[in-house]
Amino acid sequence: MSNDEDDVEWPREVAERNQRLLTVVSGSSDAEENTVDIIDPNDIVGVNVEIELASTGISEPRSLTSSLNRNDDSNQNNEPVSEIPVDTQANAILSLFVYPKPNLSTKGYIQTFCGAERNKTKNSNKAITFLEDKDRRQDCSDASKSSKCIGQRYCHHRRFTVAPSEDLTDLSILVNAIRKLSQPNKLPATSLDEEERLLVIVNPCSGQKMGVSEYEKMLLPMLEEAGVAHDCLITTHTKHAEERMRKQCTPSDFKDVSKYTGIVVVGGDGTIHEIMQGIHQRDDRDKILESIKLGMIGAGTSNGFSASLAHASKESMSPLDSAFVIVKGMSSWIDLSRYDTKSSSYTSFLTFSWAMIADIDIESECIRWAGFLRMDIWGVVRVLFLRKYRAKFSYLPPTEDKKTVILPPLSTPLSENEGWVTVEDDFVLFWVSQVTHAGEQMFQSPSCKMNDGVFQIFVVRGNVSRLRLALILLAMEHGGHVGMNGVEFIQCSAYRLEPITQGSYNDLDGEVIESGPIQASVLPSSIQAYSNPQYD
Ligand SMILES: Nc1ncnc2c1ncn2[C@@H]1O[C@H](COP(=O)(O)OP(=O)(O)OP(=O)(O)O)[C@@H](O)[C@H]1O
Repeated sequence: MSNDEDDVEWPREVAERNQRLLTVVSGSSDAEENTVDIIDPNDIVGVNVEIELASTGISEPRSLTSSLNRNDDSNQNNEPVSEIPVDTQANAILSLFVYPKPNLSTKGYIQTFCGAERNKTKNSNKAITFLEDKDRRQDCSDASKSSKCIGQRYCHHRRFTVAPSEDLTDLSILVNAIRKLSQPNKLPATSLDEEERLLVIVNPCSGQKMGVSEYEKMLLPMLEEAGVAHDCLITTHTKHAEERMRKQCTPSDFKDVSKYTGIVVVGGDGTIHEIMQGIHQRDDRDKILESIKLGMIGAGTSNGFSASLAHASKESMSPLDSAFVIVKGMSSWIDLSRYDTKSSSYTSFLTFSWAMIADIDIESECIRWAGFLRMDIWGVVRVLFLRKYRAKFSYLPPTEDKKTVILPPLSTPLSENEGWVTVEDDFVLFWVSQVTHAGEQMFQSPSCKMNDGVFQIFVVRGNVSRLRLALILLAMEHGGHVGMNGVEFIQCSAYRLEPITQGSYNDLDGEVIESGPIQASVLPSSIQAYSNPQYD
């Protein structure tokens, strides 16, 4: 069997479907082979090998556990480091950490053979025979049945005993091949500086206060299975995450954020907002945004960012699914935006709202105990006591080149000659999105793409009736409001909003910021997020 994928003779249907599955067979090469398992390498997050001496009959692994993971720089070939004499036979227990989706398609596969019959099957080149350890597999299946199936993916780890062999070369090749198949885009780190290391920021107070347990029970084991190194910060106070983004000046400080591959939040959108503002205050913010990846395990009240990433990736919205995408290292560029108020500036990743949605979001803080229902409850109040706000609204329609628009100061009038469109009207709802979801139950901007370089502005003007408004809000959970009478979507690459009627809030990513006039421009594809977009 060759390490080089190009040398593998793929069955024709595999090449056609570009689909690669591992088939595990039991029995030796001269006995009849039974397919005992089919595993999609895309579902594997890590591989582990334990070695035990066959002749000793010792069931406990002897001093040798080789974690054949992604960043094992000390062992470039991923060969298990053996202390076993060459002439001693050993059993290898191969663990595959697998998180599949149900309904695995079985069309097309790689048959992978290895092991004791190596010499006999050498001519067949790709030669490794598994002896399945039925007891262990049974144990594992039972465990997976009892394991909590969260979201679409579920934990279904496998353990197999590989046939005894005189040396571990074939096993090493097999493990290396599985690793390569499960991480097709992963380049090996060339130095310790480049080693993948995540900063995990856990907010213990987000949402239902499940952040720490989500981290300990779900993310931490998966990171260990995948061999992804990380540091963890459990926030102790408001703005702690923002403070952590500040430049670390002395070697005795914590590691500077620029040294991490990614930042993963176990919490809500407010924690990411803090991280963005912390980075925004740094001189080297563009460099950091360019080099770091952002991920989120939704443990907050709304979790709009993780819902949007899951939607773009066609994964289900659950902590386990989000952790899977992060641990696999899948990422893609997404847009951010820059906001200016009279005296401040911000980097935004989610939404801006003014008028009704801002009122609901901010005023419902007093019924936070109601969880995500607080938005529904306050929505009813706001429909009954309908408010309209007058504003001057200017926007710049998007252009093909997707360039960042450099905005003049807020006090400078915008010119029609430069393409700006200006209207003055009464608004009931004014909601700017760069993502599809502002919360798990808020599919407010279905046509948003995470990196299309445009704002989608969802507007409802002042002439809407209460009934129609209620229907619009009810339909929004599933995106049914698109196309309804009274709903408008305006696309633009930059805009300015100058409220004439006072009283509403400027709500950026779910947080209140300075009120009054505000303007923003899209920062196209300016950070990578852990996601796997599957746009049609
Ligand atoms: N240890 C802590 N004690 C009190 N507050 C904290 C602590 N750590 C962080 N915070 C604050 O908690 C606030 C809310 O956090 P977060 O946004 O993650 O949760 P959420 O509001 O429930 O979720 P969402 O924003 O998705 O609705 C943040 O603004 C943050 O400043």
